[in-house]
Amino acid sequence: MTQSNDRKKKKTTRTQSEGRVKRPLGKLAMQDQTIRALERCIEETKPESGSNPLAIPPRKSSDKNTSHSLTGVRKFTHLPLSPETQKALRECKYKEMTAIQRATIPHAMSGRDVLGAAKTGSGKTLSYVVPSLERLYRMKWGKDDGVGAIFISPTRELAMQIFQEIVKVGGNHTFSVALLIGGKDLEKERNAVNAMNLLCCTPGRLLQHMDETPMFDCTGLQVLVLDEADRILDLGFKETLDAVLANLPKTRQTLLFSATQTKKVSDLARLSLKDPEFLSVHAESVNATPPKLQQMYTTCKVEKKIETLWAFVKSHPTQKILVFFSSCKQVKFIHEIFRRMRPGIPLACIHGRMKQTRREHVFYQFCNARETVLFATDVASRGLDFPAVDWVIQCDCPEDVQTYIHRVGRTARYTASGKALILLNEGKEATTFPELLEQAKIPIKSIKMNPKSRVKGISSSVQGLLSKDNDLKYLSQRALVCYLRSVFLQKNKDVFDVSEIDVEALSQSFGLPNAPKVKFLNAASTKKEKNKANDDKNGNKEAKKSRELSDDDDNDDDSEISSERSDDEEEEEMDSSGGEEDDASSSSSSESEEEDNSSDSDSDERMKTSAGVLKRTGGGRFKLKAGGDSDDDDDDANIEDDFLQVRRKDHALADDTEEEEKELAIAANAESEKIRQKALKGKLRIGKSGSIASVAGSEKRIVFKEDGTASKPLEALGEDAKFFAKSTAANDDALREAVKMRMKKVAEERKTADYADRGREKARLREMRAKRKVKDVGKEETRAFLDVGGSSGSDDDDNDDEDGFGGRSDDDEEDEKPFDARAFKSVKRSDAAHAGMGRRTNSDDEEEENIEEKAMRLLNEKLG
Ligand SMILES: Nc1ncnc2c1ncn2[C@@H]1O[C@H](COP(=O)(O)OP(=O)(O)OP(=O)(O)O)[C@@H](O)[C@H]1O
Repeated sequence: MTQSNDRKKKKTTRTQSEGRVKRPLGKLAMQDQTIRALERCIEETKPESGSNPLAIPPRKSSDKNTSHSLTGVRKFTHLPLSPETQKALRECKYKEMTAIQRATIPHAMSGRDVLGAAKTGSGKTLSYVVPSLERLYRMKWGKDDGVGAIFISPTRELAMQIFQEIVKVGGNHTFSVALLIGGKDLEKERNAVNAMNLLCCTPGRLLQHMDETPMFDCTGLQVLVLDEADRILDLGFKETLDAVLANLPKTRQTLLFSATQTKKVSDLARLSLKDPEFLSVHAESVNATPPKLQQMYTTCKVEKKIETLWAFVKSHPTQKILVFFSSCKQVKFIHEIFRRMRPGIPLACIHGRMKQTRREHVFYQFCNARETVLFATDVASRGLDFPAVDWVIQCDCPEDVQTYIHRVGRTARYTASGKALILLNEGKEATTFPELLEQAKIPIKSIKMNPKSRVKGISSSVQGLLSKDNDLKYLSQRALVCYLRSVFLQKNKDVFDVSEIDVEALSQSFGLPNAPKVKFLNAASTKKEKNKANDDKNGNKEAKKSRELSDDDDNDDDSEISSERSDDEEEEEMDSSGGEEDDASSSSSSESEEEDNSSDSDSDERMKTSAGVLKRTGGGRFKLKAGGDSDDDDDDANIEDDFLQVRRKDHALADDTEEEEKELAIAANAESEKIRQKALKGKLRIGKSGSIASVAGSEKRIVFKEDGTASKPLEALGEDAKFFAKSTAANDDALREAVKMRMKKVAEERKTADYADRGREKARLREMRAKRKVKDVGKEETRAFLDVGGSSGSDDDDNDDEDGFGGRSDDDEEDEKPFDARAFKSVKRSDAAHAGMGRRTNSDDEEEENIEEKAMRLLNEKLG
C-alpha cells in the first residue's frame, strides 16, 4: 500500500514538472505505440528486394543498443520484435539466429513471399514462425478476426511439432492456435476451429474442414506457410493442395521452406507468389548435408540385410537409432521379429497405418528416449526434430537423393553430431547410388562391416518364429512382396532392378520356407525374356534400343507412385495360394503413408500417376487405368487389421494395447539394462549354477527349460541328444553332416506345413469371398427394394460393397466407432477359427519345433 502511494506520488511529481497533467498510457495505447515503433523500424531497415541479408556486414557494436534492425544483426534481441515474442525467445534460450533465420526473417517480416532452403536441422521452423506471429501482432489480430495464419505440413507428426513450436514462441501472445490432423476428434475440431487464429494442419484435414465444417472461413488469411514445401507441392498432394488454395485469398503472404526446395515455375504459379525471395543459404556450401554428419554406406546381398541390421542393433545397445524401410509392412515385420528375438534394446515402430494415438505415443516416446531403435517408413523422414539421434540406418535405398537427405537429416541437428549408414544391395544399387550422392555434394564413404561384429545367421530363428505363428508368416510374405514391389516401382532404373533380386534367397531370409509367387515379377521377367528372345532372333539392335526406351516410359508411369504405396497393392501381386486368382488375399489399401485423414481424398491422391490412376476394378484388383478416378480403397486396410487381430488372444502383434506396450517396454528396458551392466562388467557367462559367472570360470553353458529350471545343453533334444553327443565325441564331420540332414528335414517339414497353411488360408479366403457375395446379393436386393421406393443407388456403392465392409475405410474411424469395430472383429475371429486358421494347437508340433530350434542353436554354437 505504502509502495503504491509512493509510486503515485512520483508519477504526479514527474507530470507536474513537465508542466501538464498526463495520464499513464493504457495497455492498448502502449501496444499501439510499440507497433508504430516496430513498423517504423521495419520500414527503415528492411533489406532490398532480391538481396541476401547474410551478405550485409554485421552492425557495429556501438549501433546495437541504440535501435533495432532487420539486417546486420545476429541476435533475436536486436530484431524489431514484439515484447511478447522477445520474452518467449529468451525463455526458450534462442539467442543467436542461424543462417537461414538471418537470411529469411528480414524479408518475411517485410511482408514478402519467401522460398527458404537450408540444410536439415538448421532452424527453418523459427524462420517462418516468428514472422507469422509478428505480422498478426502488428495487425492486432484478435479472436473475432478468425484464421490469420495457416501452417501446412505433409505429416501429422510434423504438424504436431510445428504446433508445439508455435505454442512455445507465441505463448505470450493472445492468439489461439489449433492442430488439425487426421485421427483426432473431428467434431471437437469443428466446434473450435472457427475461433482459431493459427492453424497447424495436414492438407487433407484442412480440406476436410473447408468442405465440411459449417461457417469455416479463411478469407481473412494473412500468412500461408508450407513446410517441406517440395513434398506438399508434389504429385501426391496435388489435388488436395489445389482445392485448399482455391479456398484461400490470393492477397496473402506465402512462405515456403524445405531442405530440398522446389524452384519449379509451375509450382510457384500454383501458389500465386508475388516476386518471391529465393534464399538458399547453403547453396554454395561444399556439402549438402549437415557438417557434423558422418555418412557411410555398406554393400551386401539383399538376403543378408536383415541379419546385418540385427548385428548392428545387437552391437549398439546404448544408442538411439532410427531405421528406415520403404514400406509399412516391412517396418511391422522387422519390428515384430526383432521384438521377439529380444536384442536387448527397446524397440518401437512408426508408420502411416498405425492409429493416431499410438503414432503420437511412439513419437513422444522416441523424442524422450535415450537408447531405442525406432523402425520407420518415410513418415518420419521429413522435418521431425527427434533429439539426440545417434544413428540413422537406411535399410532400403531411398527413391531419390532428396529422400536420402531428409532421412539422414534426422540426426546431426543444429550443432549436434550424428552418423548415418545406408545398406545398399550388391549390384546396380551399390554401384550407382553412391555416385548420385557424390554428384549431389553428399560426402559418403564406403565401409565394410566388421566381420567380428557379425552375428551368426538368424534366418533359422526367424523361420522358427514363423513356423509357430501364421500371422507372422503372412506378415512376412506381405513384407517381402511390399519390398519387391517398392523396388519394382522405383523410377530410377539405373539404381533399382528387381530382376537382380534372388527372391528365393530373400524369402529364406524373411523366414519363409517357400518364395511367394509374385505376379508382377513373373510378368516382368516373361516380358524381359520375350524381348530378349526376339532380339536374339532378329539381331536388330535398333529395335532393342527403342524397346528399352519405351520400357523406361512404362516404368515412369508406374514409378510415379511412391514406394510407400507398395503396401497398398502388395497383396494384389502376391499369390499366396500358388498362383491362382484370389481376390480376398488382395487386402490392399491406398492409405497415404504421410497423411491419412479420414477423408479419403488423400488416399486417392496417392494412387494417382502422371499418366493414369491405379483403379480398383470390379474384382477388387488395381489396374493402371488412364485418366480414371480411383475409388475408395481403404476398406481393405480393415481386412488386414482384422486378419492380424484374429488371434490376439494368444499373442500380440505390433499394434497392440498400451498395457502390452508398457509390459514390452519394461521387459526391453530390463533387457537393455542387463546388457549395459554386462558391457560395464566385461564378458560374463552363465555358470552351472545358473548364476552369472566370469569367463575366467570357464563354465559350461546351461539351458533353461520353459519353467525356468536348468538342464544340460543337449537334454532338450531328447533322443537326438544321444546321437549328437556321441557324434561330438566321435568326429565333427559326422556332426556337421547330421546337422545338414536335420536342417534339410526341418526345411522340408516347414515347406510341407507351409503348403498346408496355404491350403487353409485359401479355404478361409474362399469362404470369406462367398460370404461377401451373399452379403452383396442381399444388399443388391435391398437396394432394388429401396430403388422401387425412390431411393437412388449408385455405382460407387457397388464398389464399396465389394469388400463387404460397409465403406468403413480408416483406422481413425475405428477409433471413433469402437463398438462397430469390435462387433465386426468378433465375426472375423469366428470366421478364421471356423476355417482352421487359428494358431496351431497341436502341442506335439510345437514341442518338436522348439526342439528343432534349440538343436539348431546348440549345434551351430558348437560348430561355430
Ligand atoms: N536460433 C536457434 N538457437 C538455438 N537453437 C535453435 C535455433 N534455431 C533452431 N534451433 C534448434 O535447432 C533444431 C532444428 O531446428 P528445425 O527443426 O527448425 O530445423 P529444420 O531446418 O526445420 O530441419 P528440417 O529440414 O529437418 O525440417 C531444433 O531443435 C531447434 O530448437
